[in-house]
Amino acid sequence: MLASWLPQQRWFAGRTELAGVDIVSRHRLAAEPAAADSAAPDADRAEFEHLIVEVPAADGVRRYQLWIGRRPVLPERLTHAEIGAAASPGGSAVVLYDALHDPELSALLLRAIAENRTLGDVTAVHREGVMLDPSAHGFVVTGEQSNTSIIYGDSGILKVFRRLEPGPNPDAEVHAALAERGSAHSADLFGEMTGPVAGEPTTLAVLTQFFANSADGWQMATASVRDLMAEGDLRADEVGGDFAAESYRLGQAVASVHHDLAEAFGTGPADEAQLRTDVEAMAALAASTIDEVPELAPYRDAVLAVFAQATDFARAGNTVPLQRIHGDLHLGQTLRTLTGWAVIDFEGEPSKSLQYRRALHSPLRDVAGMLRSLDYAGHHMLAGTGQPDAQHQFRADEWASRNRTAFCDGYAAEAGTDPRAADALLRAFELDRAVYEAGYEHNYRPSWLPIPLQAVATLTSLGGHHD
Ligand SMILES: Nc1ncnc2c1ncn2[C@@H]1O[C@H](COP(=O)(O)OP(=O)(O)O)[C@@H](O)[C@H]1O
Ligand SMILES: O=P(O)(O)O[C@H]1O[C@H](CO)[C@@H](O[C@H]2O[C@H](CO)[C@@H](O)[C@H](O)[C@H]2O)[C@H](O)[C@H]1O
Repeated sequence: MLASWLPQQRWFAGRTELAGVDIVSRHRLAAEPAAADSAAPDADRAEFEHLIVEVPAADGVRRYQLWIGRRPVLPERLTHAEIGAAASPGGSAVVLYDALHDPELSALLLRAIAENRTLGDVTAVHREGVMLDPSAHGFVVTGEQSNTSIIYGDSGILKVFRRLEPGPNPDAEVHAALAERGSAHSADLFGEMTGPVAGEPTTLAVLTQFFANSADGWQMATASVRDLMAEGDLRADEVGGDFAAESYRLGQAVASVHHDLAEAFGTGPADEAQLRTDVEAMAALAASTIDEVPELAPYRDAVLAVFAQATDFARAGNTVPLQRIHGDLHLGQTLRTLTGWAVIDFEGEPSKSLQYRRALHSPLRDVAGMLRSLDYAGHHMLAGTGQPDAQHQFRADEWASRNRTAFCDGYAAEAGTDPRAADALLRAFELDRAVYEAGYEHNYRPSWLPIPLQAVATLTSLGGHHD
């Protein structure tokens, strides 16, 4: 049953068909004493199990965390989470379902964190001084997610990691480090759930501050672009929805997070050999993507030339400071809260190993990710429209240029160094991202492919520069 249910889940990164699922850890949760207000007769009460399963993958095995509920009858509010019919150990018919959608389980998880309890082999702890309301009801975040997050309002948002790699999850350790430093640009850390995976203590879930009434960075930026496109004859700095001041503040916020990460996890200079290894890895990834995406073929030599210039940058004796970074930064990983910008989801790039995501990298990689995202926001309305008219193309280019510049200005003001000064390196990191995006769009959103393609053309043209 799990073999057919798992591939249907958005957070499942594996094959479309599974030959089998290996349950490597299984703990039934003791039935909680019926809550005072529970009217449910015992026969209708749920039983919960915590499972860690392994599935075959090209690179070995992949591990996933499941919280399974078992009820004789599934109430209407849980039918969307149904996995399938089964028999209980006593032989009676039951229905299995994804219990993270069950308020009874989500309340139990929050109580366990609030009371520093264990659930099976899961250890739940809250951070000293954090006040949680154990009676808060949780509801699952809708929309595209790589994991499953449960919102408890003032008691936070619990991100339950679905795909597990043994060891600490960067999302938890980075939130902890930024909370220790009182960062104004990340959610406070409220608590964690950990347990053994392949014999290693592993982060299973992280409870962080929930920013109510916040707006997603991508939504805010694209609203500004729509405003500009609707105004037709006004310039990007004339329309009411001008985003540049927000881009500037976003640059400051990212620089501030980088400063705190460097303090928390240390820094190290990349010597020429390490930088060359980094650049060679980017060139190899780019070459394989170019093989996959026919529209990239004309740029092969120019792409590799840009990476070669990045190596020259190090050879010229320029130091390249390395530190912990976000690793998967784009506007969808930012929230505009009532007090300013916050960066979320510090798991890092999903396709990279845990070791890579916890290593030190150039912060210019994050800057490049945001520059790419601002370029996407500026041009997203042209996607799928064929050959855009000159006016719309001009407005899209103008919005992207204005906001990329504002972002870098804000970053430079906060960091004290301008990311554009290391142009050869920043260009290489942005090109690395743009080529990756061309592969992503080729596979998932072909009508959006022109956006990264245009970026590859600009970044490889001799006149290409960072605006
Ligand atoms: N601290 C927070 N406050 C408010 N909303 C949040 C917070 N963290 C995440 N979210 C919301 O939950 C969504 C998923 O969070 P994210 O960390 O990106 O999960 P995933 O890695 O599973 O995609 C985000 O797009 C955002 O809308
Ligand atoms: O959602 P993930 O963090 O796993 O990232 C994948 O999906 C992203 C789209 O949701 C994709 O991001 C690209 O498109 C965004 C607009 O939809 C844009 O803001 C990003 O800059 C651009 O990279 C990402 O590439 C992909 O890995």
